Amino acid sequence: MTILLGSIADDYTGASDLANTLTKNGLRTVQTVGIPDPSLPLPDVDAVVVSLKIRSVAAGEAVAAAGTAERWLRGRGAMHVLYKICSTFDSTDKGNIGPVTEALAELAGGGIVLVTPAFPETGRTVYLGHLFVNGQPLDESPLKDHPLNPMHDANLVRVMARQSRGAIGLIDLSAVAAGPDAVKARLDALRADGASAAIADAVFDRDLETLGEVTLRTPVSSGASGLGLGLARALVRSGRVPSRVSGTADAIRPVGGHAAVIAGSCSNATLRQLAIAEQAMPVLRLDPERLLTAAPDEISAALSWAEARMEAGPIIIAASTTPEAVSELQSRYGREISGRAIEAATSAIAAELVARGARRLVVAGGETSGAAVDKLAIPAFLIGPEIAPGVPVLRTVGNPQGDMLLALKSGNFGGDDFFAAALAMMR
Ligand SMILES: Nc1ncnc2c1ncn2[C@@H]1O[C@H](COP(=O)(O)OP(=O)(O)OP(=O)(O)O)[C@@H](O)[C@H]1O
Ligand SMILES: O=C(O)[C@@H](O)C(=O)CO
Repeated sequence: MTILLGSIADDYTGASDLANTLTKNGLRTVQTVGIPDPSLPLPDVDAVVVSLKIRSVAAGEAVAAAGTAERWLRGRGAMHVLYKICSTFDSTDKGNIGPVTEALAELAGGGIVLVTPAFPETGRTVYLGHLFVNGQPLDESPLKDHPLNPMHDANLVRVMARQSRGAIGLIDLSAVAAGPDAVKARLDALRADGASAAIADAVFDRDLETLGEVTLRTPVSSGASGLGLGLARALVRSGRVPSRVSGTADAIRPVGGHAAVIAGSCSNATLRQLAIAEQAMPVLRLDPERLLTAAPDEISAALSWAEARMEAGPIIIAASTTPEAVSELQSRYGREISGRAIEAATSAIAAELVARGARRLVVAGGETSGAAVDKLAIPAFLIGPEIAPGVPVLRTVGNPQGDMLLALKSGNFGGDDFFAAALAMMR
């Protein structure tokens, strides 16, 4: 298998979001979970997205894992590697966007890296280096209350500088609007001034097409799905990918079995989606404190509740709660400890539901999805049709439990009726 584009995603929902964008824009794409075992039969593809769970781990660990994935992708022919970060730039002053971006640049022989989380289709735009989420500056958006990495600064040049060794430049919208040559000139000038990375403005897809054109000629970039769109379209325009009708329908051949939703995301969109779903299907609200203090009992109570209902139709089990309740729990038990304990519990519940016959699973939240997919030991996914921007239906490849359909929903993605819409596409 020789691939044209490689990507390392810092979480699993982000990986499926990017794989969806690449597929929609003409690249045959597979999403792997970590580096696949050589025995795993992967389809012939143009792009591979390696999902890692490195968004909120120690920077050294993230750098090491990304480096291993980079070597694997380059070994399969990838000329360009996109480090897929969150469109809301989820990170802290310690990383991991800065350290991983710099490490990937070093592995590729140095140079400056273009960075942009812009993804206009989901309302993420960057102007003068400031990130807007559905029109609100990042630090005024719901991301200010994120359970693991609350975002308190919309100025990404500053945010990135705090987590990088090198200086960070800006490619502003006037350069982007002037086209690829102007962007290339700005990138070269920033590089000559010693910058290790540059935040690029982008408001419309055409800006991302310009950025994709330039970055495709460099070895590394960091960005969200919008940059993936730019890279995919540039590859198609270059003639290196034959234009073909994207065929995702086969990936959603029915798998039968029971259907369940597991939610660990406390993002606004997920809270709204749960409130809507609650009017139409059984929802179990887990007791988050008991997940920390009496997890085995809370898990087995959840499983008894589910077993009694799953035969009749889809069920939802959620740890999700309001920002106030999250901070209250975190102030008593610690942010890291509560997040990880709840992920361990929701992933154990997901695995037990699969053991009891669930074959269709929707998981809400990046960290929550990563923990569940790891627990299920699913090695890779084929990309099916899109449920909502950034969220495709996924079909497992080489899954020890047999074929399953999943949807891994990023916390802030999807419309109010997301859960019903996802389940309607998964039979
Ligand atoms: N009731 C709760 N109290 C405290 N933390 C919680 C609670 N419920 C879930 N969590 C934790 O909050 C974190 C949510 O992160 P996750 O990445 O899953 O969702 P998200 O941030 O909304 O999604 P994304 O990263 O895709 O935007 C997880 O670590 C989860 O375990
Ligand atoms: O880019 C995004 O917003 C998502 O793909 C994501 O990474 C959320 O976890």
